[in-house]
Amino acid sequence: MTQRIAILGAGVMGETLLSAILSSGHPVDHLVISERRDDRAAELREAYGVEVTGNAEAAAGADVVLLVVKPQDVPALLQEIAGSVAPGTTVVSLAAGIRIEAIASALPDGVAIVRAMPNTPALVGEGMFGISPAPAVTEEQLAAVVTLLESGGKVVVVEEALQDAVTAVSGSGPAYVFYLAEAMIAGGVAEGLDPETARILAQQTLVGSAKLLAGSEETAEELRRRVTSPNGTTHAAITTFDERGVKAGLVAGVAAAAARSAELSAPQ
Ligand SMILES: NC(=O)C1=CN([C@@H]2O[C@H](COP(=O)(O)OP(=O)(O)OC[C@H]3O[C@@H](n4cnc5c(N)ncnc54)[C@H](O)[C@@H]3O)[C@@H](O)[C@H]2O)C=CC1
Ligand SMILES: O=C(O)[C@@H]1CCC=N1
Repeated sequence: MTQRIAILGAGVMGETLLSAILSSGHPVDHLVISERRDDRAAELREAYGVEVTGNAEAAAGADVVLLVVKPQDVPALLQEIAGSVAPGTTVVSLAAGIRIEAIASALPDGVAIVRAMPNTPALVGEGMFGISPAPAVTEEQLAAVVTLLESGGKVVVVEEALQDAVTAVSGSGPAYVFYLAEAMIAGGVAEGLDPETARILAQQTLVGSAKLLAGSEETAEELRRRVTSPNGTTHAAITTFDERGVKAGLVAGVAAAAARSAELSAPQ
């Protein structure tokens, strides 16, 4: 039986999920969205032919409810839908730092809660979702959520205690890659390339390297070694990175992101 999906909050990530779920073949008449901004709601109704209703109505009729509002808007949204979500409904929260316990305490017993950390490459169908089910979520409910989110990328299931680590690696991770791109482009320009040529060289190098890594049995370290000729150019670059503590700095950055995630998700 085709599940009825409700997307509550249709900003950037909400539209990304809407578009991905519809592209995967989910019928538009089994999907509803709610959105606080009327102009935004009208825009999406027009673009996707999707039904728009209020939060409570959308949640009441759904098998799976996706919460895609900013973390600070989650408590009010939960209050709004608490009386409408039927036991047996699956509620998936994509809000950074909002704990399963906080969602469970705001909703009726018997609601299956899943916490998910997305990332922005979901915009192009290459997202990474780290998801954590509450203990009462059944295999069947979890499998349905995995299938749903796989329309926007890859999904891994982790214990909730590891959500800070997931946030630090894949949630914030696209920013680290863009940071690397910024540095490669700046370095290329400093060597005399025009900015557009430097951008194309860096961009395609990142795309190609990512595809090579994703499609290879080799580790990242092994793939790096293959590029590195003895005493050649890559060796000169990596030696400089190591001397400047670049890898150690990145590892410390991931730790700082995880620590900040833990702070942000601490019970209030
Ligand atoms: N790891 C990452 O890089 C990303 C994480 N996220 C997560 O996804 C969530 C949504 O983020 P974005 O889509 O970027 O935010 P956004 O601000 O673009 O969209 C949120 C939407 O929710 C609507 N909204 C707020 N309160 C509402 C309510 N009570 N009822 C109905 N609609 C309401 C807003 O009008 C807005 O359109 C966040 O919680 C964020 O943590 C999103 C994008 C990337
Ligand atoms: O920077 C942040 O706090 C959020 C969480 C992961 C990505 N963006």
